[in-house]
Amino acid sequence: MPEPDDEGAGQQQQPKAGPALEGLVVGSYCHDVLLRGGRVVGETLGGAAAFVSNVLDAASPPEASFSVVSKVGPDFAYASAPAPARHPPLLCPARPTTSFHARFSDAAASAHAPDRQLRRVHACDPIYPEDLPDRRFAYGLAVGVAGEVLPETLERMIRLCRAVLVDAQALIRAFDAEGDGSGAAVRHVALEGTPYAGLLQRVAFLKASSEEAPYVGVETARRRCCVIVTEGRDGCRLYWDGGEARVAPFPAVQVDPTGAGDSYLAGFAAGLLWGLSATDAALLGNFFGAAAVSQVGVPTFHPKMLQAVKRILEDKAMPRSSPCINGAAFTFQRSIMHDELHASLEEAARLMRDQSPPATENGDGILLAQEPTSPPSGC
Ligand SMILES: Nc1ncnc2c1ncn2[C@@H]1O[C@H](COP(=O)(O)OP(=O)(O)OP(=O)(O)O)[C@@H](O)[C@H]1O
Ligand SMILES: O[C@H]1[C@H](O)[C@@H](O)[C@H](O)[C@@H](O)[C@H]1O
Repeated sequence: MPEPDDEGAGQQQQPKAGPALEGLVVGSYCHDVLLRGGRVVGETLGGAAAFVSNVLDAASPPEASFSVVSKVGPDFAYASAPAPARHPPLLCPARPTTSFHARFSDAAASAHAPDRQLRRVHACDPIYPEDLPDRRFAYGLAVGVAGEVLPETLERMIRLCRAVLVDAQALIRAFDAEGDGSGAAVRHVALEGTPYAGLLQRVAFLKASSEEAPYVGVETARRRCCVIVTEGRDGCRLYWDGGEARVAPFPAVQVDPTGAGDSYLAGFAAGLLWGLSATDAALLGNFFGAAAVSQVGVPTFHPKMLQAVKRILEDKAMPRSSPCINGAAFTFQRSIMHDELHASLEEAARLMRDQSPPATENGDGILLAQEPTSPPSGC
């Protein structure tokens, strides 16, 4: 596992230590326009940083905090939404807010096929290394959506943060602009051919969706860091050097898949903060991924559900005096209480579903209604 780097190696002034369990989230908020059959069916706040902040605010242990470095333009429409209001973005006066058009197909998506075609319509400024606060963090989340986390920015994150978790979408997206004003099609490039590849061995966790995994090259990447592949309604798999684990999903009625991966990564990070092993923390990732797909845009969590989750974590998690994100090494294997943790979280998920109005095919902004998934037993 990566050792925290001494920034400047004694030549420059050392960044000051921040609060013991402070995190650093880097990636821009954006505008998401959701289209189905050529019709706009939703306009929402997006950007991995928005989904991530939403989950970290909800599920981090009480002593943990985090800062967000995000950029938006003067047209940003969601400054008073909960996540940006609590974690305000940097304003770029000369650039519009990053925006995406997501075209959903009417065909039901499989867990491994793209469920939507994305176009990047506007791109705000990148996030530069000097935009990051000059202090040390317990952990960092690199969660770009439009190439805004530059290689040099990721490198500075690695220097500032004890453990860095990266969403592959921040590293492998390429944008092919078309002259007709409809924006740039989003495609993927092989991670190995990017300047980010050389940084992988200093990253703790790299998360990719099953669509992105072939571009990451799981077998090569797992020798450098722990790789997590999310598999939509099938849950996720973790691959580390010398082991792997499958982690069962939670049932969900999917109405909008946007932000599932982001919410997963934040849930996973929160699990580590509570002192869980990586495979157990992945349960919390699956839990928040399932919660994200059950609502359009950045989800609102029912307070009773959140109380239940916190009670479970207080009860089940390791003493946080030595949370693994703050320690020298991570534990990857599932613990003996893994299945019990899954069952308790499933109860909490039921609380959320019982409080939500039933999804209807023609309801407001419903995009992709699916049958609830039953988690396969065992891992
Ligand atoms: N239909 C579903 N039912 C239950 N859980 C789901 C469903 N879809 C996603 N999840 C949960 O969310 C996690 C992330 O989903 P997914 O693999 O689709 O990520 P993604 O493709 O990166 O998402 P996005 O790009 O839409 O944010 C999954 O590993 C799973 O735990
Ligand atoms: O808001 C969404 C979300 O953050 C997704 O994870 C990302 O894939 C999209 O590009 C973005 O528009």
